[in-house]
Amino acid sequence: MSTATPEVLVHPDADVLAAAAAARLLTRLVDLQSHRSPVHVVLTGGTVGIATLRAVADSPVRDAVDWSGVHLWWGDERFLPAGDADRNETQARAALIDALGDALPAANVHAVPGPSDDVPDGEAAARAYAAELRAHAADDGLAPRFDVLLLGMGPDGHVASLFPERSSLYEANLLVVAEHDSPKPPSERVSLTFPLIRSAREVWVVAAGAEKAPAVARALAGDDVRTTPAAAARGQERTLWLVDVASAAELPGADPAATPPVSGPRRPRSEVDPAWTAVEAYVAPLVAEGADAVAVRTAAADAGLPDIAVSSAQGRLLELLARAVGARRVLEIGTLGGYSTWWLAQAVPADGSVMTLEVSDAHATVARTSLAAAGLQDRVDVVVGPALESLDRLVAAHVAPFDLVFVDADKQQLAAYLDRAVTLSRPGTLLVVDNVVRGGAVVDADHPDDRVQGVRTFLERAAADGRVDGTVVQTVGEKGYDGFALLLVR
Ligand SMILES: O=C1O[C@H](COP(=O)(O)O)[C@@H](O)[C@H](O)[C@H]1O
Repeated sequence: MSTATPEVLVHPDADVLAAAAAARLLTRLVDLQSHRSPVHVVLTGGTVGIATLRAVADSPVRDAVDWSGVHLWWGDERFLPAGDADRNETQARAALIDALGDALPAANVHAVPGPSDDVPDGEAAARAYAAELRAHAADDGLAPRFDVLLLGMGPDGHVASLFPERSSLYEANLLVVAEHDSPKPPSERVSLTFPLIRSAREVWVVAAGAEKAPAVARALAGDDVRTTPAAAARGQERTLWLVDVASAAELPGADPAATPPVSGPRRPRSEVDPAWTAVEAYVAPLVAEGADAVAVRTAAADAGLPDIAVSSAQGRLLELLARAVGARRVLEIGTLGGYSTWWLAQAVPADGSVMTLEVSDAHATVARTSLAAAGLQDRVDVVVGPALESLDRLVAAHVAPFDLVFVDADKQQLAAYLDRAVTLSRPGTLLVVDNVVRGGAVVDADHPDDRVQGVRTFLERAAADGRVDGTVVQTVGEKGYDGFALLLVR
C-alpha cells in the first residue's frame, strides 16, 4: 500500500501547536461528517496529545461536531488498571471525554482493556482490542478505516508503544501487540502495529520540545524504522507532522539559533500559519458553510481538481458582497469546480443569475454536476471556452450589465479581464479580483513569475483607469497570505 509523503507544519511553541492541532481536528471532523458517518479517530497519549484533547474540550467549535457519530480509539495504552492516572484513556477522559458528557455515547469510546480476571496480560488485552476493532470493521475488513490517527513521538523516536529495536516494529500479522519491558515506564503496554497504523486515511504526528529535535529530523529524513520508529508513521492519504520550532530545529533549513517569535509565522509568509487555520476554525459557525457547499468542494477534490478555490470564509465574503450590492446578475471568470459559484448563487434571488466562465471542459462538467446536485442549475450558466473569447462575445451581444463580477482566473490576463468586466458593468457594479497579493510577491517589480507580473499590470491599470474606484484587502487564512482587489465602477 502506498502512503502519503509527510508534510511538516511548524508552530511557534507547544501551546500554539496543541491549539492548532485541536482546531485542525475539529475542522476535519466537521468536514468529514458532512459526507460520512461514523468517523473514526485514534487518540494518542503523551504531552502534546493530551494538551490537544484539552484544547478540543475548550474550543467552542467542539459543539459543531456531532459526537454521536464519532468513535474514539487508542493507538496505544499502558496496561494498567482502569482509572489509573498513567493510562492514556484516563488522561483522555479527564482532558476531553468527560467534558463531552452525553454528547459522546459511551459505546463510541473504545478503550484498551486493563488487567482483570478475563484479561490477565497484555496479550489478552491485545486480543480483546483486536476483536473490538473487528466488531467495528468496515466492509468485512479487520478494523475500522481510521479517518485521523494521532501519534505522539518520544525523544527516542517511538510512536504508540512501538519502540526502537523491538520486534513489534515488524509485526505483520497482528493488528495489536503487547509490549513488555518497555524502555519508557510503565513497562507493560499494548499497541496498534504499523500495518494498522499505516492503513489510516490520515496520520498526524504531534511533537514538541528540543529533546525531540534529533528524532524529528531522523524520522523526516527517512531513517530506518528500527532506530526511529516514527519514520514509518504514515497515512494513506495524508501524513502530517505538527511540530513546534524547538522540535523542528534540526530539520534542513531550520535556523538553530531561532527563538520562538512572540507572534506571527516563522515560515515564508505565503505558507499557512496554524494560527490562521485556528481562527478560521473558530469562526466556522459564523461562516456556516452548508452541506451543499461542502459537497461541491468535496466533489472538486474527488475529481482531482487543484485545491485553489476560495476558502469557505472567502466564499461567504463573496456571498455577502453580492447581497450587499443587491446583485441579481453575477458574472464569474474562472469556475473551477463551482465552489465560489455556489456561494455567489446563494446571493442572487430565485430569478437572478450567475454566469460563470471556465476554460476547461472537464472542470465545467464537475461544476455543472455539483451545482445541479445543489439545485442551482436554473440559476447558474457554466460557459466553456477561453474567458476572453466568452467575454468578447458578451460585449458584442450587448448583454445587460452585471451587478457583480468575480475574477478568479489566469492572472496573466487580469488587465484584459478588467477591461471587459468594466465594459459589461454599470455605475455601481462591484468587481472583485482574487489573488492579487500573492504572499507579498506583488511588490517585487522583477519577480520571475508571470502571474505576479500579470497582477502588477492589472493593479497599475486599475489605478490609472478613471472608470473605477478601488482598494486591495490583504487576507490570511487557510489559503495563505493573499488578497482581493475591490473595484467599484463609477
Ligand atoms: O508513552 C507514550 O509516549 C508517547 C509520547 O509522549 P510524550 O509525552 O513524549 O509526548 C505517546 O505518543 C504514547 O501514546 C504514550 O503511550
